[in-house]
Amino acid sequence: MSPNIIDGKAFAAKVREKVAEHTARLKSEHGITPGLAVVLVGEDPASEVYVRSKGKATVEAGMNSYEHNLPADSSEETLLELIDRLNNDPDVHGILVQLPLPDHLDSDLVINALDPAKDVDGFHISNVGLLGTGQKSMVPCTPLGCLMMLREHHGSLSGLNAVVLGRSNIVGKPMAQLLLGDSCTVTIAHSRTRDLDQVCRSADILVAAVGRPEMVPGDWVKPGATVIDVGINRIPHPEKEGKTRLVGDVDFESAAKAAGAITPVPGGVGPMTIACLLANTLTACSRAHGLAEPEGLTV
Ligand SMILES: Nc1nc2c(c(=O)[nH]1)N[C@@H](CN(C=O)c1ccc(C(=O)N[C@@H](CCC(=O)O)C(=O)O)cc1)CN2
Repeated sequence: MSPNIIDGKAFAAKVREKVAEHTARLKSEHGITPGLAVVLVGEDPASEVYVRSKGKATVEAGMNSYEHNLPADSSEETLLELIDRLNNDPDVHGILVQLPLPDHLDSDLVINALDPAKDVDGFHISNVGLLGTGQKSMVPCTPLGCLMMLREHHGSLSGLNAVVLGRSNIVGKPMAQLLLGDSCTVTIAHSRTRDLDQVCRSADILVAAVGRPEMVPGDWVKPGATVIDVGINRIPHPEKEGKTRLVGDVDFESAAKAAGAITPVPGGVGPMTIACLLANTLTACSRAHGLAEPEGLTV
C-alpha cells in the first residue's frame, strides 16, 4: 500500500484483536460474555450483507451474537416489543437496529426506544446529548473509527482546521463533535455552503460524508491534508456492463496526489465501522458490570 494511504482494513484488524483479547479476559476473569443483538427489518440486500458481517465479526471476537430478522411489513408495535425484550435481557449488552428502516417505520421513535446504555450505535437522543456536552456516552461507530485513525496518524489534533463535509446525524454531526472534543477548529460544510471548494481547501483534516460519488476533486484538497472518505457509493462499472464499482465521496486518484494521507474506498472507513461496533459492545458490557472500560477503544 502506498505510504500516504491509511489502511482501514489493517487498522480495523488491530482494533478487533484488542477487542477479542479484552473479551477473553472478561470471560476468564469474570465469567461474562458480551452479547450483541442486531435487528434487521426487511430484505435490503446491502443491509443483509452488513448484518451478516456484524454477526460474523461478533462471534470472531468471542462475543455472543443474536440476530433478529423481521419481515419488511412488520408493525412498529412488533419492533418496539422486540426492543423492549432486548432492553430487559441481561445477556444482551448491545442492541443495534440496522438502518435504513422501511419507510412506514419511524426511525427516531425506534432508536429512542433503545436503552441508551445498550445503544451501541450511539444514535439515541441521550447519547447524542451526552456526546454534544462532552460527557461519557456511546459514540457512533463510523465517526469513532475515523477519530481513531486520525489520532493514530496525527498524534494530537489540537488546533488543526477540520472540515466535515456532510451534516447527517449518523456521521457528519457526531464527527464534528468528536473533532471539537479533540480541540480542532471545526467547520461543518454541506450542499448549500458557499465557496465549498475554498472551504475544503482550508482543511488540514477533510472528512467527506455527503453520499455523492467522487464529489470532492483533488484540487479541493490542501496539499498535505489528511482526507477521510466516509462515502460508500455504488456506481456503474466503466468497463464491465451490468456490474457496479464502489467509490467514495472523494475522487481518490486526484485527491491522493494532493493529500498527505487518505483513506481508500473500499478498505478505509467501512471496516472501522464494524470494528468500532465490537468496541462499543465491549464498552457497554464493561459499564453494565461496573468494570473498568478497555483503554483506547472509546473516546
Ligand atoms: N444501525 C446502523 N445502520 C447503518 C450503519 C451503522 O453504523 N449503523 N452504517 C451503514 C452501513 N454499515 C454498517 O451498518 C457499513 C457500511 C460499510 C461497511 C464496510 O465495511 N464497507 C466496505 C465495503 C463493503 C462492500 O464491498 O460493499 C469498505 O468500505 O471497505 C461496513 C458497515 C448504514 N447503516
